[in-house]
Amino acid sequence: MSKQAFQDSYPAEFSHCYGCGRDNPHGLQLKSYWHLSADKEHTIAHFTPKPYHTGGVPDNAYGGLIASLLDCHGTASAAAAAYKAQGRDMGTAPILRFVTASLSVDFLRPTPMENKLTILGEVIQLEGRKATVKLSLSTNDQLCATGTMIAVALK
Ligand SMILES: CCCCCCCC/C=C\CCCCCCCC(=O)SCCNC(=O)CCNC(=O)[C@H](O)C(C)(C)COP(=O)(O)OP(=O)(O)OC[C@H]1O[C@@H](n2cnc3c(N)ncnc32)[C@H](O)[C@@H]1OP(=O)(O)O
Repeated sequence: MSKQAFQDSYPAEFSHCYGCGRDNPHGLQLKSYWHLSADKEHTIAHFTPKPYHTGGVPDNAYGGLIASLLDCHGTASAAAAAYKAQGRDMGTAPILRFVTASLSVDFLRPTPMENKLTILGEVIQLEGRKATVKLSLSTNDQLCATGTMIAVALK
């Protein structure tokens, strides 16, 4: 299985995303990978917040940051799963790219700032152009947020 980040397979014109574009120096530059855990194929990404990613109090991460991380990991996971379902390597033509149609986030507890965050994704359904992705964000083995995304492949 490729160790290349999903986002590193995006063509240059799709690499300016605030959340995951490798060519956006002001962005989060999130990178997502396949990850086998408990016999399930998940996707995984890590992110360590910077002090300026805080919310109302310095100890905790901004909720919009958490939503952004789930957002970019979710669309990348949808694309990876769609390529896999077609038996193709990511980035091969024709290009498959997903955008977020809907994203719901449940913030379960404050997310501490000082540790690496782990974002997991699982594509639970691929149907036509639509992917449903279950998402979570945790740190120190504590689940801080969960999300559900509907991602739609661009025509
Ligand atoms: C920033 C803009 C991106 C531009 C594209 C550049 C390419 C990027 C690629 C790679 C770079 C990586 C970037 C990662 C980005 C991170 C994630 C984001 O932040 S994305 C930005 C926020 N999202 C949007 O701006 C989408 C805005 N919405 C739309 O463009 C359309 O509404 C779209 C494409 C989502 C659907 O429009 P339709 O006309 O193509 O298709 P229809 O027929 O409406 O939907 C297709 C299926 O999806 C369902 N669907 C659509 N919206 C749904 C919803 N909200 N909830 C549930 N299902 C929905 C429909 O019911 C339909 O399902 P049935 O085939 O009938 O079963």
